[in-house]
Amino acid sequence: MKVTVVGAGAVGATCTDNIARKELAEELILLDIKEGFAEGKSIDMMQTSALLGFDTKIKGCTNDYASTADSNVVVITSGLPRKPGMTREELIGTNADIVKGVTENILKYSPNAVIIVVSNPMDTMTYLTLKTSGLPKNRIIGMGGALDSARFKYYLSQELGCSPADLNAMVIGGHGDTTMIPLIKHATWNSIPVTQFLSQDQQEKVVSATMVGGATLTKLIGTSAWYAPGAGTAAIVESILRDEKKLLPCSVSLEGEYGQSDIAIGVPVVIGKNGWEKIIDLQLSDDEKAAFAKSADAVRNMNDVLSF
Ligand SMILES: NC(=O)C1=CN([C@@H]2O[C@H](COP(=O)(O)OP(=O)(O)OC[C@H]3O[C@@H](n4cnc5c(N)ncnc54)[C@H](O)[C@@H]3O)[C@@H](O)[C@H]2O)C=CC1
Ligand SMILES: O=C([O-])CC(=O)C(=O)O
Repeated sequence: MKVTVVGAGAVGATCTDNIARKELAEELILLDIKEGFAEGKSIDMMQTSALLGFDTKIKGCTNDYASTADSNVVVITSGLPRKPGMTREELIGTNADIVKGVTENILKYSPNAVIIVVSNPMDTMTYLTLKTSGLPKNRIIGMGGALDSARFKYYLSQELGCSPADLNAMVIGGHGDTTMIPLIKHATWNSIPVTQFLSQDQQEKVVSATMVGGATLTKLIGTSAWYAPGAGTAAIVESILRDEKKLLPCSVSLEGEYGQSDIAIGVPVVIGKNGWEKIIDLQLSDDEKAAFAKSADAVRNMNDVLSF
């Protein structure tokens, strides 16, 4: 298997590192526009292979799309990250051009790849990739919900004093500070609803912390996060390459599901060798349905800014 990661910055390099350590692919290409940057990071990661004992070959390149040819999966992380005080949406001006150009270049050499979009504002960048590439909808996946759900589990585990691995919890909707929907009423601690253990105040605290999880880290670090984003992206790559059929919330093209069309937004999907293979219909309450519709309106407003 061959995987390309575009953008050798914080998220792209971390994702590459995760893929290599798990030996998900024989060949891993890291591409960046900045001269020598991806080459340097790739050599640094390859120099961990003797210590960590992985066999993946990582090769860095500067904008050489020929070396990405015939990738099974391509991850797009190229683009600016936000700074403290910014929203993800403010990145659209710069990142739309970058994501569009990268998609066109990738398609020339890997027309059969599954593309995972990470660059922000992610739902709109996923929609842009869908429209630019003309690829079947199942082969375009936006990464946001996997990360947001991991953060949700972290905050729940802090409140419950339990292992995050024992929790089942999902975040759907847009990947934005005000658009994501942590589904606390559906969350369970080894099958027991978490609402049984948490007061209303605690539930609200966890939901709010999850929604601004990215902004909190951006304020602390000075740029946005990368460890959990890199791991969340690698989890999707793993489910594709190993055909795991993992159920993960991802931003995908909706055609009537959840009452929405002509949009990419986070819903639970089964991820396997063909990309996203099935959308799972959650039984949402009226409040959750209203929150989803509001989130979709906000994502659609952002999509309207795009020009094709
Ligand atoms: N969807 C999600 O859950 C998350 C999304 N992000 C987004 O991912 C993106 C990357 O974040 P970081 O890695 O922290 O940023 P970064 O600045 O560390 O890395 C971005 C890299 O993209 C490269 N780049 C820019 N234009 C390019 C082009 N045309 N072709 C190839 N490479 C190009 C830059 O040279 C840089 O190395 C940002 O837009 C950020 O907002 C970050 C975390 C989570
Ligand atoms: O917060 C950001 O801008 C980056 C991101 O999407 C996240 O970490 O959730």
